[in-house]
Amino acid sequence: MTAEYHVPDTALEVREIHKSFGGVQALKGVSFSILKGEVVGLLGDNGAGKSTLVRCISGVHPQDDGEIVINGQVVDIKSPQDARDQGIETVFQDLAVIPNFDVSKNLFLNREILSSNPILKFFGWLNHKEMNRQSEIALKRLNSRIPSFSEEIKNLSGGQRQAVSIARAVNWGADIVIMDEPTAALGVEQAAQVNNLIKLISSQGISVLLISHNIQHVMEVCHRAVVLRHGRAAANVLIEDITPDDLVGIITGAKRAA
Ligand SMILES: Nc1ncnc2c1ncn2[C@@H]1O[C@H](COP(=O)(O)OP(=O)(O)OP(=O)(O)O)[C@@H](O)[C@H]1O
Repeated sequence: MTAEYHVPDTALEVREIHKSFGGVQALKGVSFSILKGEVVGLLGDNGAGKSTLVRCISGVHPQDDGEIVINGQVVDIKSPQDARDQGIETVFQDLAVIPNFDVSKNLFLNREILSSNPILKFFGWLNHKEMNRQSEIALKRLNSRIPSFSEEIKNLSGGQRQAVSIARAVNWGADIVIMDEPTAALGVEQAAQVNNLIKLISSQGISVLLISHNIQHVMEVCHRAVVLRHGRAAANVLIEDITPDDLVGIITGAKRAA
């Protein structure tokens, strides 16, 4: 793991998060924190509670009990908009992109810039020029290999679509980006590009919580790993202090964290 990232402060802390669905206790008191600019891998076997935890933090399924703390303040996240207002953007597996829209329109999805002409604005006309200008800046910031902001999403590769979703999150001023298996459906080269993008946004001070089943990717991009098992945090370890085999052992329950 490259250790050059600057990680001075806590960006997000979750304290004793509990969440049940009927009789199923998906989270039984999970606590951990993420430093600014830190990439934390959220690992665990199927059903361990990863998606539920991410949904709590991103406001999709507010927790039953426990606290979410941003920059030292306890915050009330009851909806995805609340999470966004706190600087948390989530890139879900479906990416929530519209294939027939170009990159620019997807970057501004639900946050379109309206025309500055009051009459055109009244009729909902968009200010494409400004949206394109800002899209170009957003893509440049991420050294994006996307050919053009006017390219339709359906013509992009899986890795490029992932990059658009990440750019959208970053473009909206996210301090914390949550990613759900961003490389799961990608080939080797595209996955490497997404991993480089994760390292880049981390180096820009953005924190990343990364759900992944890919131990190699976790070892490559994460500073730390939090392993969930049966709704509890079974380990919270620095990547430099653990081997891939031990990490897998903790995920499967064959090993205990030191
Ligand atoms: N909406 C829901 N209704 C009922 N039970 C749920 C719901 N969402 C999750 N669960 C249950 O909560 C537990 C944790 O599920 P969760 O999806 O968070 O695990 P996960 O670690 O993300 O698994 P995977 O890696 O398979 O996606 C499981 O027992 C699951 O069946």
